[in-house]
Amino acid sequence: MFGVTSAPVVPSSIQPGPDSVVHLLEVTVRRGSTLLLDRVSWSVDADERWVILGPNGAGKTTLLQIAAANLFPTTGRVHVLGERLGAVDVGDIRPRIGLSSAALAARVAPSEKAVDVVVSAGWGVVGRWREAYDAQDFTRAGELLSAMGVDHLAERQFGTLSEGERKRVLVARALMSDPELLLLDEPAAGLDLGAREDLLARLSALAVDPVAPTTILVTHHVEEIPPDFSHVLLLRGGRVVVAGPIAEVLTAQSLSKTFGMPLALEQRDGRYFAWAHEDRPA
Ligand SMILES: Nc1ncnc2c1ncn2[C@@H]1O[C@H](COP(=O)(O)OP(=O)(O)OP(=O)(O)O)[C@@H](O)[C@H]1O
Repeated sequence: MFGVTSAPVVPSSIQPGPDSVVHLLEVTVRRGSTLLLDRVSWSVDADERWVILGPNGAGKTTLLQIAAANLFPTTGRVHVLGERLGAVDVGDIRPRIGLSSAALAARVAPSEKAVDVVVSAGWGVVGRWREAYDAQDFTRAGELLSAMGVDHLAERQFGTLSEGERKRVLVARALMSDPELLLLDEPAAGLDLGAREDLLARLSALAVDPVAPTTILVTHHVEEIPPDFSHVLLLRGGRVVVAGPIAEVLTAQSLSKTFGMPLALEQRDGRYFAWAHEDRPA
């Protein structure tokens, strides 16, 4: 009828389900003429542990920032922890999310003590000021530092820690508020082999912990996928190449498409290894 508008009918399959933690429908992020994300649809359920994998500039951090409720899409619909972005105060959602990223690390004052970097997450602030913390807060911060193997560094200044030690302190911080959703942006970047393997073992232990939060981890490297992570989303040029259970969708073919070159892929003991295929054109 002329002049009458009605809301589009949305089939139930594209609505977030009861266990949905992150749900994106046809999400586009545009800056000027650049499409950072191009019609991304994706659903993460509570018991899943996801890896977002793709080359430099694929849009991985942009996607993670949407899941963190730090960024709104240009078009499309986003639900995080059951709330629709744009329809609720993001200040209600963010305390339920733990985030570790290089951008956050850059905001920590070098003089801040490691334990304060962790405990201040309880107030959602970076850097202790005059917030009131009780003994329980410090006990929990100590336990989390211990779980990440850096409790002996609790009193050390953040700026004096090695890259690997900082990453582990930041993961402890991300867990401090007992989040329902844990977001880790390149947690293993810049780590030496031993530190990387140690961190992956800790993340793997978290992945199988039934009370651990839903986790999404961003990386460039299949070697950095912790064992026991369940799902992967491959991203290239802002578009999803494929998304689903790792065992089903992470193949030499999908990886080659994602990185735009022929790649071989091997799986051993729950880990993945990739290298340029010998048929690679000169
Ligand atoms: N404000 C902006 N204006 C224009 N382009 C932008 C803007 N912000 C980001 N981009 C571009 O969007 C693309 C996606 O950026 P994003 O940081 O999400 O990629 P990424 O996959 O995390 O990359 P990397 O692996 O290199 O960290 C990049 O090409 C980046 O240059």
